[in-house]
Amino acid sequence: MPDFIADLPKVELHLHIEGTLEPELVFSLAKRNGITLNYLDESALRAAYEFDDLQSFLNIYYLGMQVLLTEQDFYDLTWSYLSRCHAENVRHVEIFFDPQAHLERKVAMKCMVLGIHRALEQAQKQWGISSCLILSFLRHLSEASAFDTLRLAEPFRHYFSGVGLDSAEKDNPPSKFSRVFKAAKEQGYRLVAHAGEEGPAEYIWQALDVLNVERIDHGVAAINDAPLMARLAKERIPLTVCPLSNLKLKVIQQMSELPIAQFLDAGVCVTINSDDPAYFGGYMNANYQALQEAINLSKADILRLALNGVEACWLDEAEKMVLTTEILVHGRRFGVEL
Ligand code: HPA
Ligand SMILES: [Zn+2]
Repeated sequence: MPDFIADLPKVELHLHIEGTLEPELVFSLAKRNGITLNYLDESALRAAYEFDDLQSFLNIYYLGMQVLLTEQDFYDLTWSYLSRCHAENVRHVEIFFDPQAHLERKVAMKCMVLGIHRALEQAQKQWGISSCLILSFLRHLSEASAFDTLRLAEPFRHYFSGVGLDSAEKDNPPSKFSRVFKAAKEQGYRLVAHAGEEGPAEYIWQALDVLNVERIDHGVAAINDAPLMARLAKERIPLTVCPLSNLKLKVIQQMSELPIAQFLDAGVCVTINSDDPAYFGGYMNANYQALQEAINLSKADILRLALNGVEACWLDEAEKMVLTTEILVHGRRFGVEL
């Protein structure tokens, strides 16, 4: 099974580039930028990666990213993630970044975007990894701040495929951002939002009906809402689920609680992703592997999850067909026909 997962062509649709900041890179960027850290070394920092909930993770996530200051820092961060994608046969990525968390430190939008973009372009050229970039608003901040960010993004509009919504979910419902999502839609952005991670199923309904998103990030709370499950299945609205994230942030107490089999059985377009792999203990292969072991997924189930990733992504139909064929060929090599 590990070889089946490792060689499987994969698509990643829920990944925060700042969440790929490994302790080794934190320390080397801190040194390069003359920043003193409150941790003695890499292992002391890694030891702090124990979380009780989303907020306890976000506290350390926003702290860690303070070493990101220059265009080169954003390039190095993104390149290091893409090298991992190449090693794990991840063929297409749609990645989030959190501009407000950097603007606060006087890092210019241009510097983030050009650094990230240069790495994405190089990975396309060198390894054939395709990508989209998603500008994500921080939901603990105001809608006015999100509007400011959208305005600052205007000169770089062509670098972005969509906007998203992340950070502290509780008490920050999607409806708080209805106007800025409407404005983003009018500018041609595609729309996604985190919903139903720690928040209730009601936030998933809001993300769909108030924000008009086409994909839900996490969305695991949908399992307790039968009418919502029926809608997700009927409209094939994708969920970008992140198994190791849900376990580390105690959304579930054990991996076996993750209702992936139920989503698949119900006909929901559920996908597997890594979220913030430097903090949650694993990249794409580790997420597939941990899930497979916990709920005894078959090879056919895993193929289905990978195909859902292709269906849910923003490549054009011809590009999707190439990946779909590769996944099916991979299955046949291991004797699996869908
Ligand atoms: O999983 C997440 N949820 C909300 N906000 C985030 N910001 C980075 N990762 C996450
Ligand atoms: Zn996330």
